[in-house]
Amino acid sequence: MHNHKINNHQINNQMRKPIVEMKDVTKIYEGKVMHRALKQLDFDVEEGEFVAIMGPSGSGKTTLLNLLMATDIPTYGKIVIGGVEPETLGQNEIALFRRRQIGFVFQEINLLQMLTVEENLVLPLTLDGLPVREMKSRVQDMAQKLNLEDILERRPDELSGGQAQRTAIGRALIHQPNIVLADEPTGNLDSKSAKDVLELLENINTHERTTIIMVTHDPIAASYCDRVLFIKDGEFFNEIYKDERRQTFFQRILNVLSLLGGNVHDFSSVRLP
Ligand SMILES: Nc1ncnc2c1ncn2[C@@H]1O[C@H](COP(=O)(O)OP(=O)(O)OP(=O)(O)O)[C@@H](O)[C@H]1O
Repeated sequence: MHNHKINNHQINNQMRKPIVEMKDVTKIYEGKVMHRALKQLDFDVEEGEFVAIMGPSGSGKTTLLNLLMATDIPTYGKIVIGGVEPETLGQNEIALFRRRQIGFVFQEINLLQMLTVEENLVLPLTLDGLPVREMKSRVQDMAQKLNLEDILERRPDELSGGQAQRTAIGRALIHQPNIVLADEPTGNLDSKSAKDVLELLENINTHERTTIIMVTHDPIAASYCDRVLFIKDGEFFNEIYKDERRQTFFQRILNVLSLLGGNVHDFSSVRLP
């Protein structure tokens, strides 16, 4: 009988559990002028990771998010999310896959103005036809986690920017997705509300082990993540991991951004953390 010796590398490999696999992904927009927006992008995101994607304007971040949301498909290469290749799913399966697996948080907060905070929160669950008791308990739970308990009866026009974004995050999380995709979630917020939202995402990531992928121009926002992946002209540029205090990670992010170049206005929201 063979005695299989397992080395550290193998153990690490066995423990790794990618929830997102981008395999040599290229995206070409065909138009009057053909444009290669992503070029052989190849990376994994592990289950429970909090990853920031940064890059100058036009580097392909939105394109990448669209592929992860399965609203678009790669021209070449393969994307696997939670073991599923969305490209192979039919229309109905895709809708279901998105609703079950993924939560979205955008810079533009699209709450339904006619509904209260509570009704906005519960909306994704009504689509799944959950029993009312279960819906109520999930809303209570979410309201407590997000500190929304006192404003459940308010409508979106009666909320601060931070409260509105917290509600939007609650709505993105209430169906307990495996992955949250966030596009500049703090882009429209003042620094105090931005900090609240980032701490909230950090908390959800730490305590619920929800995987979060966040596109951001803001190095402070990125410093809340475990890893920052930098892209330039649609190509992988660099990645750095947080293995120290957030302040030091923030400095390292700034260093990579200065190497990355691009327009200074792309990263204009630099404030002291
Ligand atoms: N539908 C499209 N057709 C043709 N070209 C496109 C299309 N969408 C995006 N592009 C081009 O692809 C490149 C990447 O665009 P993308 O929107 O992904 O960049 P981005 O990093 O999100 O930029 P920003 O930070 O300004 O939002 C850009 O050069 C853009 O002009």
